[in-house]
Amino acid sequence: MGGEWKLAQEHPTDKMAFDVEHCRFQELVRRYGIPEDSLLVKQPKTTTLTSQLLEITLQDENGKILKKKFPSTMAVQKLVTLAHRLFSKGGHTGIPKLYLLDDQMQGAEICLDNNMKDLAYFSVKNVMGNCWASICRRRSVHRRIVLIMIGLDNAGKTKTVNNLAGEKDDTVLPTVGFKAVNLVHKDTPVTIYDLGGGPHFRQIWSQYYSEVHGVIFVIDSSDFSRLDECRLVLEEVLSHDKISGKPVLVLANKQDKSGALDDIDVVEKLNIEPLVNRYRCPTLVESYTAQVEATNKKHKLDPGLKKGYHWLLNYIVRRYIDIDLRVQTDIQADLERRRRLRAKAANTASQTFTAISDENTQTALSSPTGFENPNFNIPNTMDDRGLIVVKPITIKPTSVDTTVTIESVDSDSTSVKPKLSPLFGRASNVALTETRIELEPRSEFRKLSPIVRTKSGANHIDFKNRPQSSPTKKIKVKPRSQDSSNIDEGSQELTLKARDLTLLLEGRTDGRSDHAADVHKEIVLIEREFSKAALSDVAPLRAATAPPARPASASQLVRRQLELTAAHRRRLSLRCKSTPCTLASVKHDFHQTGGELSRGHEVHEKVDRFLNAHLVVVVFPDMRCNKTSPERASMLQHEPGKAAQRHLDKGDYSHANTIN
Ligand SMILES: Nc1nc2c(ncn2[C@@H]2O[C@H](COP(=O)(O)OP(=O)(O)OP(=O)(O)O)[C@@H](O)[C@H]2O)c(=O)[nH]1
Ligand SMILES: [Mg+2]
Repeated sequence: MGGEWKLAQEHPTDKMAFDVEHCRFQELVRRYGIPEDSLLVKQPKTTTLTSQLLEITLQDENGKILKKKFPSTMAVQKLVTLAHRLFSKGGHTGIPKLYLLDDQMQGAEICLDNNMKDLAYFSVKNVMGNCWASICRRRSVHRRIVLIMIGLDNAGKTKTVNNLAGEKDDTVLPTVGFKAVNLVHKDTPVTIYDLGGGPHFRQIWSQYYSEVHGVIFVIDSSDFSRLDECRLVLEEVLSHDKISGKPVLVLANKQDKSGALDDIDVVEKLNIEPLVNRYRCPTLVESYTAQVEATNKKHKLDPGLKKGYHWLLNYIVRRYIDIDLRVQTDIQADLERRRRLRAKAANTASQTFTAISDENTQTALSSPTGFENPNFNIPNTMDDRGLIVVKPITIKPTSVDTTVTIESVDSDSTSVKPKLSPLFGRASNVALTETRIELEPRSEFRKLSPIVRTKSGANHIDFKNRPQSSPTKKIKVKPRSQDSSNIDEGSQELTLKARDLTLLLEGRTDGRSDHAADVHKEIVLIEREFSKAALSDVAPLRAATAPPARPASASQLVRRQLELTAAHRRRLSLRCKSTPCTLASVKHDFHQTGGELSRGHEVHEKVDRFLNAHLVVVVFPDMRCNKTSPERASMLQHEPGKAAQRHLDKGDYSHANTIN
């Protein structure tokens, strides 16, 4: 929420004296665009804060020095004055900065003018930095500190962490993976990840970086032979973008060993000063001994270790808001990145189903029907029917016609560009709202164009070396009869039905099919025409002698188009002309028709519940308002039995022509 807020400080001319008595929050709200639900503006007229209990925390360089609770109904002015008085008592001079924070640690900064009478300025911040005093809701103070303990193997990390945890076990083994230790520091839970330091385990360190508030780097200061390695590893850690800027405690361990480098030597030998300056890491170097002497029965912590540990924690506590904000942001970014990777992997897995070949498919290939599409092999036991539903969401009543294009190039047949797509569905009736294309059973597939065959006749298609086809041409314009039962099996089969998708989504398919059949539309199919040269490239054995392939059915062409699109890792362009509505209205429309249908998977699930469809395509209309995505189409591809779902239509392109 805070990201959109404006900073008053960025606009010095905006600084104006606000009458604290009345605290014109509404004006502030308007001026700075503060969200209505923020803490400050819940009761703008009464100028009081509405949380149940407020707690003022005043801090100095070394941490908290004063805490005080106030009733939440206290007027802002009184609160601010009181906070200032408390601040002055703490020995601080100047004007305190006060932040009113919500439980997301975001909020507004209030600053009094020199006379302590008015608010000098009022700014809203996304990041709360260096605040002297914070006014927080009590429940918002939830700290949890996470540290990692890293360093070369045999440096003494596990020993150190055992010391901190008060474990008396003398024997330590090299750490495999990591060990987590939970401690408490002044009511704040602290988790330390002790990570294995072996070369193999160092690779996983970075996976912890985003969630840590600070780093403990342990060095075996008696092992001179590994100082160079140590320096390189330390530099690699500090330079990592998830670590740089975070506090680092460098511990020079094994001081009990003769000739061990002390902290000053370590700073020098490891070149620590320029390193931490470059990567802006607040750093403390301490020397200590993790090996507890036998005489130390009480297991007292080594003073060096204790000092360093407390310095690190105090530093983090002091700047917790800043550091934690960064940690949370990094974690979110990490999650988002992983989510995208997972989606990408799922996409790839889903796409490969068209290109995978196996022995069974080979059998299907050699069937007497000849050029069957070899890459769409569905076991016979499955229902082989498929369905594509193309739905322009809204259509301007004034539009002349609506064209649904299922292809990756536009319909300009004069273009010399190779075209992948052979199918166009065109409806001249403006009342068209959905297009439904039924895929015929695979057993009835006829010849497809030779491009689907390889030289060897093997199942796998070499898409990379495919010939460039000649421009498409229109071969047939076939008005459909009013009765859907009259579909000619030998010709193109594209059935346009109105309201099918809506009905499916709403689960009201029963009794409506008659109506749907009434609105069959005219279709136009474009078939690919291959040049002789192109044919000889791919199928030299057949090109010269084979009779021209029979036109493939619409359903074959659509299937093949989908496969080609997947194989080329291109997006399928599903365009609806004359549908100038925005995504928002699409969502709205979905919301109205389908209940909760704003996401593709939900559409898929709904459709699948009513019809065991192999393919479901839902067209989202043109998004003219979006610069990066002038055309937006969405496709869901589903294979029953595999439970594979995908959303092919990712990315942007300005025009379908550019796909080729
Ligand atoms: N003399 C001496 N030996 C120590 C000290 N600290 C640790 N050791 C020994 O050093 C060896 C390695 O200690 P660990 O704590 O396992 O080292 P580590 O850094 O955790 O090693 P990995 O888990 O492999 O990364 C053990 O045999 C410890 O007993 C110390 O301060 N003095
Ligand atoms: Mg260890």
